[in-house]
Amino acid sequence: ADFSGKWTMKSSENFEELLKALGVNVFFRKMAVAAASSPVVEISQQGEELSIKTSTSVRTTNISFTVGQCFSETTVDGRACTSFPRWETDSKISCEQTLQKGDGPKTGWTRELTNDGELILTMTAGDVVCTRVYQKE
Ligand SMILES: C=C1C2=C(C[C@@]1(C)C/C=C/C(C)=C/C(=O)O)C(C)(C)CCC2
Repeated sequence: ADFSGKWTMKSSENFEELLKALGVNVFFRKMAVAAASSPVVEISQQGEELSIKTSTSVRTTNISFTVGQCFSETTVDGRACTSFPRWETDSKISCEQTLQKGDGPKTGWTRELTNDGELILTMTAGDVVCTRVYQKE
């Protein structure tokens, strides 16, 4: 599957619940919910290598990784972690995260291309799953 393209978000659920599960205080939760309500995601993929730029008014994150290889990133609440992305299906990447220090709920994300060309991002913290659907611009 090729995730390349420019994506805008069509729907989001449980995003604030995700941040709450991670212990983000209400001030930063409200800021994040507002900022993350209209993200722009640009993905370039070359085979197993992906670069994902997620732009919001408050913070822009860039990650680059090779599926099957660990890399360093931050959890959605900004804590350094080691991530291990792997193909769960030929159109879905699952990534488990391990905090580099400290502890907290188990976190991870998945990104999946659907048959009708949408991109589904899930972010997990413990038993809370946030689901965000993107469509190609
Ligand atoms: C703006 C964000 C802010 C935070 C996280 C982030 C980065 C949330 C955005 C997530 C997106 C846009 C995910 C996606 O849809 O890929 C913090 C909690 C540190 C608080 C400051 C504002």
